[in-house]
Amino acid sequence: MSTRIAFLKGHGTQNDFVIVPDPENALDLTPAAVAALCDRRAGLGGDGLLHVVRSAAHPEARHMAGEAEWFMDYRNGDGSVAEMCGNGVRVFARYLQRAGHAAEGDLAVATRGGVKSVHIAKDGDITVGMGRARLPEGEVTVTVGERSWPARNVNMGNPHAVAFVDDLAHAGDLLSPPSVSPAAAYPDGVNVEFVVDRGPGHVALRVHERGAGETRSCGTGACAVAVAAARRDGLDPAVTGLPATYTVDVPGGRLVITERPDGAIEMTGPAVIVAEGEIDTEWLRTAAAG
Ligand SMILES: N[C@@H](CCC[C@H](N)C(=O)O)C(=O)O
Repeated sequence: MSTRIAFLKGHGTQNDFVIVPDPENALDLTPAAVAALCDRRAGLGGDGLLHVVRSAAHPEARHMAGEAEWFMDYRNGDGSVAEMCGNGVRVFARYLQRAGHAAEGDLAVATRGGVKSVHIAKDGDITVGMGRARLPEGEVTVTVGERSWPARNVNMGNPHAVAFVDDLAHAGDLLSPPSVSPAAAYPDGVNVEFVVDRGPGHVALRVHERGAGETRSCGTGACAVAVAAARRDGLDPAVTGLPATYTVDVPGGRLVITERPDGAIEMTGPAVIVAEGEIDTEWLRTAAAG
């Protein structure tokens, strides 16, 4: 007999997610099931999936349960697991607010990238404490077709290669992943950002996400870009003692990123729930079986 699984659909600057509330971690969300749900033609469609679980009920999050009641078990649209999703955390917090699990103000969310502090503002925007960037040494190169660019390796819990380009169109159709070398710099794959300047402290990007393809936004990517842009502009808040703020335009909207003198990075942007419904478990079982 087929039963139902509740879901919601949401987005943050058009990085869109299927949200599956499962407080006690009772569902077996296999990679194939996630890919079927995120399929844009045969499924619900999404760049990724936010599995909403109580930290105490998830083996990867139990150690964070004292700090954060809820764990964002994030999956990419192809079913793979990622450490962090910046837009996802905002949408996750919006879901918790809508479900009555969180109120306007501050809350903590557990992720594979650690506990993130979240502030839900009165005006609707959500700010996430994204932690510090790591900047692994070594040159990396991003190539699309005949064009290559030097890129900055930035780790926001998940891996990024940030390339400054003259024109975002030079990234091509991004239907396949850009090549990034040396491959050894990214043993677990990489998210690639192409960036142009829009003005002082203002950039725009396109992104090819690991496990999802080109998306309309990437929160961790926007943070990686802001840090790369600041260093390129000779700004290191740890040295100047002053915060550095960048406005990052993405195809799906705008994010504002601030890096503080202690290295802490904050990202502010919108988060929207657009629908809710029920998944037919018989359909999911069949779709996931291929
Ligand atoms: N869209 C996300 C990043 C999602 C994870 C990424 N594709 C990866 O595999 O690292 C964001 O908003 O940060």
